[in-house]
Amino acid sequence: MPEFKRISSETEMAQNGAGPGRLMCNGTQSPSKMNYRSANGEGSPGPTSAEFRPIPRRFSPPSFDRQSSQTESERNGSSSRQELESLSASSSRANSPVWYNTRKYVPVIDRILKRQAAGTPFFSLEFFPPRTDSGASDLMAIFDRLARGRPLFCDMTWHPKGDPSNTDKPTSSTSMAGNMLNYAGIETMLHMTCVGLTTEQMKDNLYKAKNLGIRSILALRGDLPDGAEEWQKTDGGLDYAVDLVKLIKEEFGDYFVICVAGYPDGHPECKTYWEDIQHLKDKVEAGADLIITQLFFKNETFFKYVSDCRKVGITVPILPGVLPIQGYKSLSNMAKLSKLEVPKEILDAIEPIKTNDVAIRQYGIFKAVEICRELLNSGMVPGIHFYTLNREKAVTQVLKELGLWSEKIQRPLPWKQTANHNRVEEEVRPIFWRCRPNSYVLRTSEWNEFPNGRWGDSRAASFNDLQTYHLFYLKSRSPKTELLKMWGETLTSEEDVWKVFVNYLTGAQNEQGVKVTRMPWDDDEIEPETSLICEKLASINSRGVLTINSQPRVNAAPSTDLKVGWGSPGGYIFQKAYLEFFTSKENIAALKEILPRYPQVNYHIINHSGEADYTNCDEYQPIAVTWGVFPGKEIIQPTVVDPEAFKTWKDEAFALWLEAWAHIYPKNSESSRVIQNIHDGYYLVNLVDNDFPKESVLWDILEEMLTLKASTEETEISAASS
Ligand SMILES: Cc1cc2nc3c(=O)[nH]c(=O)nc-3n(C[C@H](O)[C@H](O)[C@H](O)COP(=O)(O)OP(=O)(O)OC[C@H]3O[C@@H](n4cnc5c(N)ncnc54)[C@H](O)[C@@H]3O)c2cc1C
Ligand SMILES: NC(=O)c1ccc[n+]([C@@H]2O[C@H](COP(=O)([O-])OP(=O)(O)OC[C@H]3O[C@@H](n4cnc5c(N)ncnc54)[C@H](O)[C@@H]3O)[C@@H](O)[C@H]2O)c1
Ligand SMILES: C[S@@+](CC[C@H](N)C(=O)[O-])C[C@H]1O[C@@H](n2cnc3c(N)ncnc32)[C@H](O)[C@@H]1O
Repeated sequence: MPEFKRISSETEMAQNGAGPGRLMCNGTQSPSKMNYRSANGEGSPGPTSAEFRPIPRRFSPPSFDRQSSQTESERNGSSSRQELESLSASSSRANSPVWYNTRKYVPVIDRILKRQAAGTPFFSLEFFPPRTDSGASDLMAIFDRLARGRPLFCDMTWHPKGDPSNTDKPTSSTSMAGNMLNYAGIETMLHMTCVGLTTEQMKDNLYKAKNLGIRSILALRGDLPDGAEEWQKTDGGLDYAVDLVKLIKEEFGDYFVICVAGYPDGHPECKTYWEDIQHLKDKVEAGADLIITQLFFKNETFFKYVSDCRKVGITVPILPGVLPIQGYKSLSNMAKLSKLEVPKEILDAIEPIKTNDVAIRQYGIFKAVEICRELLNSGMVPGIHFYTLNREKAVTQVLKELGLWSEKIQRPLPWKQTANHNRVEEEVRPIFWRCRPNSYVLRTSEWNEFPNGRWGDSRAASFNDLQTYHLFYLKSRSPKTELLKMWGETLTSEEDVWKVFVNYLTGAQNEQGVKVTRMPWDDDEIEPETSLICEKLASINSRGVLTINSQPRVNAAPSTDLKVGWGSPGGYIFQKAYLEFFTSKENIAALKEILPRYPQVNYHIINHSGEADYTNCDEYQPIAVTWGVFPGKEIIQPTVVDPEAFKTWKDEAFALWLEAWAHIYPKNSESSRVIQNIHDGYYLVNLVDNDFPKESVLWDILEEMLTLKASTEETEISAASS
């Protein structure tokens, strides 16, 4: 890894807002964004080949960019606000201001310590990687649902047999951890073991995790490989988990939060309980920040373990690993894997109900709640770690009964955020991907800066190509059979397609008695704010104005409003009316005649090839369409219409007709031809009504367009017949 220089000159310190002798990046941490920049031309060391992330074309930051004066440690959240305030007061500072952002990445261990100090318990959830792509898709849906309860973090186990480091394999441990972090927006910890790996391979695996944005590792030795009688390290590999902890520290400094495993019943291979505790202490002294325990069946075992750990000087948080019993088989499997004996009292209780899954689950929930209550009341645990076995129901119920499930209604921003620390300051996105946040995250994953404050000029922004519409986290969560029922087993005309749009918006059942809950452009049901304009939307869709995105105008709604609210309470939300739709060439001809009469409206009209491209927008001038005004804060404008980004989006929006819709029908079938014709012949339009305090004129424009088109057709017909 490169050695990054210590910022030493007064000028550099002032420019960077750093204090005297502040270490910008010590060679064991990630190169700072600043160093990335200089690596691109100003002679300072750049990323090595071990940094897998290619250097992308940088997103051009807005001219008044706060990031440009931030230090790496500020970005990592390791620099406290207090520290910055004292810097501002320092007389040695030059007159350039220190910009600091209120959004900072806070490492998991700091979050845990904060919650511990405040006495507000938390929970974390463990999952194992799925075997199949469809299993991965189901698991992602589980992550989305469990994320609502706000786990402090979730972790993904390391499966030596499942090619765990392969980031090209969607179901690997590393890929799934990256998906959980980047797409489900959950702070993620990845397990790693030493089994079958050389030190160099482990380093590579850690870099892969780092490049996905992962900041927490559960460092393990790993179970004995199948058939092995005793542990033998791999040639060129590591012996114990403590060696992996040391490797992480040596190579990455404080970049990763490190967690290790503890065994309240003693590790099965260790000669004595106390020797095992000494080995745990070695792991902590080598740099582990926290401990998660193996499951245990009696709380006394855990309490004794914690007080024994404290006696030998282990002071880091110890999270109890709790397994809600969910079935007879999974319990005996887990007990076998962890080499624990299930107490007779539990076996006696489940024996009579062992074939009744529901009864066993109810018993498991009852037992887990009882155990967790006692743990939480003991004052010895800051939170609880659950072995979910990839199932959500039991754990959700346990969390609800414990009062740990805290579904938050208030959204910090109107769009779904990721948990990637690189994007912690991201505050602005183009409206187009609003219903496809995973695609947006994927397409911008190579950026090393994200716009905050304002979107700026996106000429330099390069979006990753999207050729992988079939990646499980991009494609529909509904299987093809369900999509056929929603979108029509057969389509004979464009009007059949129009009806699908109307049914989606109104929630009405289609002719087969099925509700349309997904569309290619939106894999979720419509959002509450759409109900404000739903009737109007349905009316224009029924006449061939196929909307895929919209927002009503909003003039100072409270930020707590259930339909349009976001951000902290006490603020006000504003929106410009926005419509995005596909429509026919004939409608476009009429629209182009009408639009000049409405100067308060910005428009952009484009066809699939981009050859026809009409707009009255300044090409490089984004339009803020949503903003919030909050007490004691600057205005936040999280959503924009950006003409440059629209050109990128249009490729995706048009491709979805074919990739997501036509594909569900046999090739060359009538249904697929109907979709192909729409793709080839329709235009994509976006309209923004800038006059947000007044009733929106967008509906008038569309009515006029439809009337003009109808009368043109009539004229043409009568001309042809005369
Ligand atoms: C929370 C949790 C998560 C887990 N996740 C996974 C997973 O994702 N994938 C997976 O394969 N396994 C996982 N395991 C299982 C784990 O890999 C096994 O229990 C393994 O046998 C021990 O791993 P460890 O990291 O605790 O090892 P270590 O801490 O290395 O200990 C292993 C044994 O060696 C002894 N020991 C340690 N240091 C020394 C020394 N210097 N000299 C002599 N003896 C020493 C210890 O006392 C212990 O008996 C997990 C376990 C837990 C508790
Ligand atoms: N508390 C603990 O001791 C603890 C916690 C987590 C993991 N582990 C250990 O870690 C190892 C891996 O743990 P885990 O929970 O991920 O798996 P596991 O071996 O406990 O199996 C969990 C599930 O994954 C399935 N599976 C097995 N092999 C697979 C593969 N190659 N690819 C995909 N799925 C597979 C299994 O059928 C099972 O349903 C195990 O050896 C386990 O002992 C231990
Ligand atoms: C444009 S955004 C809303 C933007 C949000 N107000 C913001 O500031 O980020 C997405 C909206 O489009 C709506 N929507 C989804 N599918 C639609 C469709 N087919 N037609 C019209 N609106 C749709 C969603 O319900 C959602 O409210």
